[in-house]
Formats: sequence, C-alpha cells, structure tokens
Amino acid sequence: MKFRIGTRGSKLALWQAYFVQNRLERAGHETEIVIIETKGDKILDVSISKIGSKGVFTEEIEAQLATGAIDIAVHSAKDMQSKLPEGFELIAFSKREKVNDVIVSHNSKVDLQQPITLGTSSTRRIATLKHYYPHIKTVDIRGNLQTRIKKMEEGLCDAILLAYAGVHRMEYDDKIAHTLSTKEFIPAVGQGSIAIEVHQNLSEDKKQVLRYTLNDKKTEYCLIAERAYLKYMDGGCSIPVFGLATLQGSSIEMEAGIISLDGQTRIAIKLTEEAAEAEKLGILMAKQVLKAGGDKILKEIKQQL
Ligand SMILES: NCc1[nH]cc(CCC(=O)O)c1CC(=O)O
Repeated sequence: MKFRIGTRGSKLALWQAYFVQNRLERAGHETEIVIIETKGDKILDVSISKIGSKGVFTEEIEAQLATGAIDIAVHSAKDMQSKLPEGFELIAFSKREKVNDVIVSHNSKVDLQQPITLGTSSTRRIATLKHYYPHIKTVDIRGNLQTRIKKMEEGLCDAILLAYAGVHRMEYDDKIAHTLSTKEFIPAVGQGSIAIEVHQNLSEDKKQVLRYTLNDKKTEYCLIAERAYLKYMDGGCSIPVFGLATLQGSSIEMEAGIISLDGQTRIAIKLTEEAAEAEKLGILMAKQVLKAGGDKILKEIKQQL
C-alpha cells in the first residue's frame, strides 16, 4: 500500500513525519512525504492567541486530506483542536514520550529559587510559574526550538520552558537543566504523543493498516480522556487548561484543571475510571473542574483574550 504523508516543514514536524514514515515502511508499505506550508508557519511575529483563527497550523493540511492529495497528516497531538472540522478524525496516537515540561539552558545551573527570566509564550506555563515561582520573570519567545535557543543565547532570557518530547526529538537533551514535576506543571492535553489525522473518505483498508501499525492502544485511552476533557472545557491553545491521564492496569488515573492567567487560582482535580470509560471520564473531569470554580476562571480568561 502507498501512503502520502502530509506535514508542516518545521524540523520537529519533519522528525515526526519521518518517524511515521519509518514505521509504515518497516511494515512493508510505500510512502511519500509532502511538505505543506500553513498560515501559522507564515505569520511569525504575532502570538498565536492573537491570530485568533482556529486551525492556523492545520487548515491547509486538511484541505489536502479532503481532496485525497495526501492520505494522512502527522501532528503533535497537543497541537490538535479538540473539535476537528466535519469529516476529519484522529485515527492513531503514537506511544507517548515522557510528558514533562523541561527547562532548557546553555547554563547548566538554573536555580528556580533565584529571580531568573524564563522564555515561554504558553499561557499555561506562564500562569503555573506565577503560581509556584512568583519571583521568576517570563518573556515572550516564539519560533521553533532552534530559534528559541538562539534567542536565549543572545541574552533574551536565562532559560526556556519547553516540552521534553520536542527537546528530545531535536536532540537537545544535553541542554536540559531541570525537569519540572507533573504535580506542578501538569502538561497540555496530548503532550508527547504524535497524532495521525485522516479524512473519513480514506479507504477502510488504509485506515486499518494505520491503526494496526501506528496506534498505541494505551496512549489512545489516555488521549481520548484528555481530549474529551479539553472539548468539554472548550479550551483552545491559548487557554491554560491542562490534563494528564495515565493508565494503571485497566483503569485511567487522571488529573486535570485550569489556572487563572495571573496564577492566583489553580484548580486541579483527580479522578479514576475504567479505561473503557475514557471519554466519560474526560467529561466528568470537566464538569467537576468547572463546578469547583473553573467556570469563573474560564469566563474571566475569555474576556481578557
Ligand atoms: N506548542 C508547540 C509544540 N507542540 C508540540 C511540541 C512538542 C512535542 C509535544 O509536546 O508533543 C511543542 C513545543 C513545546 O511545547 O515545547
């Protein structure tokens, strides 16, 4: 079988596309990589929350999935909206990488107790820093990992806050100065997993091969719960919601929540449910988080953005 693989052209996106390509080829299939430039790749000077439109990194790719010009699209699972446009689905999730956020620096002695400056543009990371490390300053930093490291080395900040998964894939492990605890920095929904998106019109044969070759069932259960949570919270990528599900035997343990932009109020709730009820668990989490004050935080944030 032949699979045309659509991807953005960034180094991280390409790494993920090659990873998927490798898996399919080892299973005896033919592949071709098609690089697609998206609106999000062209607009580099405006923060994503201000571009405003959903799917700035996915629209052009989905257009090619819809026509059948490509068979699959490879994405970081955490970059995917919780509600895909009509006709699209995430058909497989790769086995999850370590989910933690990490601090990357050219200086190996980063002391979080000192008033250092950290580069990050993620509302979740900024608010969490304000909550647990209020003496730390943050500065907005954009661009791919390579660009961010260069900006740091030029003096913009002492260190940058990133997902371990991306840092590891780009082989910057030796610059990791500190791994943040998932008790404080509960990751973004989907962090660390690679998602395969298809259009519903793709042939059943191909869909079956994709699931068999690329899907990690354990990761999928967790991502179903996390994405159901995100969907019910109606949180786009600029809203600091977080959620982490882990499989313990046949049940899912999940911790999820939301934090106010100023870091003052952090709501996090833990629940456990059978893996088969993953979606129900995500929705239940959202209901409880909203009831515990999350609704108020969400409303405030939507007014501010
Ligand atoms: N927000 C951008 C983004 N999307 C996926 C990753 C890394 C890979 C992953 O988390 O799966 C990153 C970089 C980061 O957050 O540091």
